[in-house]
Amino acid sequence: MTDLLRIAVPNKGQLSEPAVAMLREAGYRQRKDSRDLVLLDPDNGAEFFFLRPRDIAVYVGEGILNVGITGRDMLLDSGAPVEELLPLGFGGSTFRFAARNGSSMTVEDLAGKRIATSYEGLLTSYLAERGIDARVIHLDGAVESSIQLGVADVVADVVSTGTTLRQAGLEPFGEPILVSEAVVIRRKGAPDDPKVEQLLRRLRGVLVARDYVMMDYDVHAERLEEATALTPGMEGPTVSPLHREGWVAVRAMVPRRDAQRIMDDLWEIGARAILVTDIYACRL
Ligand SMILES: Nc1ncnc2c1ncn2[C@@H]1O[C@H](COP(=O)(O)OP(=O)(O)OP(=O)(O)O)[C@@H](O)[C@H]1O
Ligand SMILES: O=P(O)(O)OC[C@H]1O[C@H](OP(=O)(O)OP(=O)(O)O)[C@H](O)[C@@H]1O
Ligand SMILES: [Mg+2]
Repeated sequence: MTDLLRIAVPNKGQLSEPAVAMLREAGYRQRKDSRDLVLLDPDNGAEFFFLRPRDIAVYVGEGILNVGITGRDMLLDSGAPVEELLPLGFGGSTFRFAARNGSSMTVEDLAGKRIATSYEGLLTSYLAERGIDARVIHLDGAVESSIQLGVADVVADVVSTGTTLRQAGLEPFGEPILVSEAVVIRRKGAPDDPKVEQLLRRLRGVLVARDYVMMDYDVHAERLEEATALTPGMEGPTVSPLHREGWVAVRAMVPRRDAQRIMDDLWEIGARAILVTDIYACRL
């Protein structure tokens, strides 16, 4: 049992469901009851610990758990000795300053202001790096209300769609302090571990299966160069002979978002029987 990979997964919040969905797609057993705190997956040599996203960097930094999934903003805020291994493409957000609509604040106006945030570590290091002397007010959540309620002049908070800011009558200003998404983390300087490598390969496989589709088509051999320029694939497309004089069959992975345009372009150069299928799983 000692060589199980111990993985921290957010138990609540914005990252919890997408993290669980991704692990499930990668073939791991996942909890069915959102109150489960630990889940053993002996077939895959893994044990999952469901923890608050904010605490995950602490457990991983202490070396208690091998790897974890959390937000880049949370890992930097924690100051824990952890490093990012793989961005996961969900939980995307920016960490930004905001103030009342029409206040036309800039970063130069921050000195002497009260700034409310749940990410005190991120904010204080930003201010310290720029030598800005401001008062940091730590709040646990719903930070956007603090200006209306008179406890702060400015907020530094997570912005995704911007809806929460708008509803609170606030507008962002300045460049984003940080661009964040969900990431896999491990303790800084941890030795290479084949079990971690296997987890990352599985997760990369999920990312590719989400972002790419498989495209098959038939084309006249004379147009093959043009066709393969449209579908270069990962390491070059597979080209097989067709039981029809002068024609070949081609198979290549293409980015999902470009699939329809590529099909149109292939049609224009005479390709036919163009098929697109989902990739269920892969290792590249
Ligand atoms: N609206 C959002 N869209 C996408 N990602 C978000 C959003 N809000 C937060 N995040 C990201 O999700 C991660 C965890 O934030 P979350 O809000 O779930 O935790 P929390 O605020 O500690 O928990 P809770 O909101 O349950 O108190 C952070 O990395 C953050 O950047
Ligand atoms: O830009 P938006 O799409 O509106 O999303 C951003 C909001 O989402 C998160 O709030 P959450 O629901 O986690 O509540 P919290 O403030 O209590 O953390 C975050 O803290 C922002 O308030
Ligand atoms: Mg939140």
